[in-house]
Amino acid sequence: MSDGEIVVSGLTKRYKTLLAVDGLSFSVRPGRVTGFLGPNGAGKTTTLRMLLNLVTPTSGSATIGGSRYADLRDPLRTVGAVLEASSAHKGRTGINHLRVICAAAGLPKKRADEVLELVGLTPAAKRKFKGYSLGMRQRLGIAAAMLGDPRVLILDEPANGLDPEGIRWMRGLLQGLAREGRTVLVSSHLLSEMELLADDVVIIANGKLLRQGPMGEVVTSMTTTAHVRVRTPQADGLTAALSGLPGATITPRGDNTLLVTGVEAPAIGKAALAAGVELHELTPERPDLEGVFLELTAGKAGIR
Ligand SMILES: Nc1ncnc2c1ncn2[C@@H]1O[C@H](COP(=O)(O)OP(=O)(O)OP(=O)(O)O)[C@@H](O)[C@H]1O
Repeated sequence: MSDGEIVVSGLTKRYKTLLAVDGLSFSVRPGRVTGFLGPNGAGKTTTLRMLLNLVTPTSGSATIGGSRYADLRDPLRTVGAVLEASSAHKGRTGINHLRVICAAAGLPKKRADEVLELVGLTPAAKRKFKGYSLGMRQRLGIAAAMLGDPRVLILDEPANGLDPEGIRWMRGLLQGLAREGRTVLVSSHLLSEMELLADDVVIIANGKLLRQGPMGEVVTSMTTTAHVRVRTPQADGLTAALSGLPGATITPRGDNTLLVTGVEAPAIGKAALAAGVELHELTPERPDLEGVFLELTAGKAGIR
């Protein structure tokens, strides 16, 4: 049985003169939630659509468990996808919407009840779709994606339209599904949410890969934004003392504050002590995902 790994290799999509996706390669492991991040127009949706055989690549390949989507023997039982807020027949109830899909896909009717329960929509099962909020539509979309009990879940911006409680619920659901061994790939521009949700991260801009790897490693690998904040009433004295340390870069920030990169806090404290400089603050500040993302994608966002 395939392990549900997603492998994207040299994937490229050209629309006339625009390279929406440009030689993109990355992999997504089972048993983990992977965040797929990039600024607007980066190529996330186009990539996911190529994975699902909804857009034909110009070149390169995208496989799920070693097969292209088009070659999967039983796609509904292998991959569940939510690409945009679910649409359904407006006058149909949530449960009937799911039962129709079950009937068409040859799945037992009881799966409709099970997945509604999974996404917490059982109380709204008999309400008509037109009365569903955006958040409820997102939940229904996930329910539909889970009908075939797939090993791989692909979601494009699933947190859109959810309130904070809904976002927390979604996080629990997706992390739980990953813990069961499923592959969960989630695109988003909600960085703070991604940092709480994802184990691994793939960051793209202008259709190209910028970084991939475990969330913690990607964040800490961006050492250029890691710095130590130092506050001292003797800024000149400290600057002189630190200038002797190899690799130290000092940026005055006003208000008696210096940002120091290239040296760790203990070395700064030691140099200050030796020079008789008084310190009021010595704080190592690591970049968060937001800092990494902004640094990586600087100038690459926006309409192309
Ligand atoms: N069918 C198409 N024809 C022409 N250009 C397209 C088409 N689909 C997407 N594009 C362009 O390809 C680029 C990538 O779009 P895509 O929707 O994949 O980005 P995205 O990362 O999902 O962005 P967003 O976060 O805004 O949804 C954009 O410049 C977009 O305008």
